[in-house]
Amino acid sequence: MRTVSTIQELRTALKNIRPQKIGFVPTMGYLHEGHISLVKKARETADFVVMSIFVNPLQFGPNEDLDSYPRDLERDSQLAVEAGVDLLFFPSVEEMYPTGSRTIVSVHEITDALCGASRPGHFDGVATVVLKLFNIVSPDYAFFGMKDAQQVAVIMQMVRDLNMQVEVIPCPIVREADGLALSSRNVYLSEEARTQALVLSRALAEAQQLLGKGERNVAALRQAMETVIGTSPLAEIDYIELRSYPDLQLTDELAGTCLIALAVRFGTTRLIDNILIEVAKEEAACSVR
Ligand SMILES: Nc1ncnc2c1ncn2[C@@H]1O[C@H](COP(=O)(O)OP(=O)(O)OP(=O)(O)O)[C@@H](O)[C@H]1O
Ligand SMILES: CC(C)(CO)[C@@H](O)C(=O)[O-]
Ligand code: BAL
Repeated sequence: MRTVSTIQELRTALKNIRPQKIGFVPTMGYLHEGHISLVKKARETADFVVMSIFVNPLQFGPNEDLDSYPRDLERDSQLAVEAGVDLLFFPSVEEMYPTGSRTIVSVHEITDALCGASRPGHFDGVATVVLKLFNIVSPDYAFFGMKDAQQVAVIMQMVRDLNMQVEVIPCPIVREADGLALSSRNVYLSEEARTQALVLSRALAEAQQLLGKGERNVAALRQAMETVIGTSPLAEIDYIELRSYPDLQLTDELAGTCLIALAVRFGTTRLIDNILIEVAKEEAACSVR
């Protein structure tokens, strides 16, 4: 695996290698099995895998964890080699946003709710950096985790709207054995918070179970999820949302492809999780996608 930190080096490397199909895995680093699952999928789909590690300042709000976000390039490089990454792009902030940069990409409407509402400007930062990375890497395929389901919807919308020639491939959420979705931010959790963080996946399981019994009412499902999260004294609900997917429309009764998503704070650590579910009209006919 080669590591490059400038756009010029990356473009020269790709020009020399001339891979047939490039698979791209954008990340913010501090790699875990969730990231590795994206690389595995990229290896199966493409013949050359590029990963980027860039903690993108543009997608962090003023009071968020940009400075404390975990970083460990040495460890990440080792994990990336083992996973089969061919080229690692590790740019500086100045390389990505040289003085004088003035363009922001904004995807409208589907960014108004969920994480977009809790983190104003977040998806402008995501869309801008992902568009830039796509322009730099020119991938045939790009792999994103469904843990960030709204992000996947936003990137797919941007790719469609801007006629970009990349296929976005959503990949399933990887979880710990006890159900907690893997996240780089899990390292912030105290032992107590780590145990209580199981309320996220439990609340989703509760909603899924109720849907299986025929419950379709959004208020009732939300209430049931709130009750599960309420069993954790440390948990503070940021949002619980049940919406159509990928257009993220509000509804009173669930039907069709639906996203059940939540964000919960444990002190300063904010965790997200979701399930994407195919809701049939008939009782007990729901399936997780
Ligand atoms: N548990 C997971 N399963 C599958 N994909 C994941 C998982 N966690 C992260 N990803 C995906 O990895 C890519 C890079 O994400 P990122 O580097 O922000 O990791 P992260 O663990 O989500 O970090 P954080 O939760 O702190 O935002 C994204 O497409 C994200 O959806
Ligand atoms: C897609 C991404 C790498 C853009 O910074 C980031 O939002 C992430 O890690 O999910
Ligand atoms: N995985 C999404 C990146 C962020 O939380 O900023």
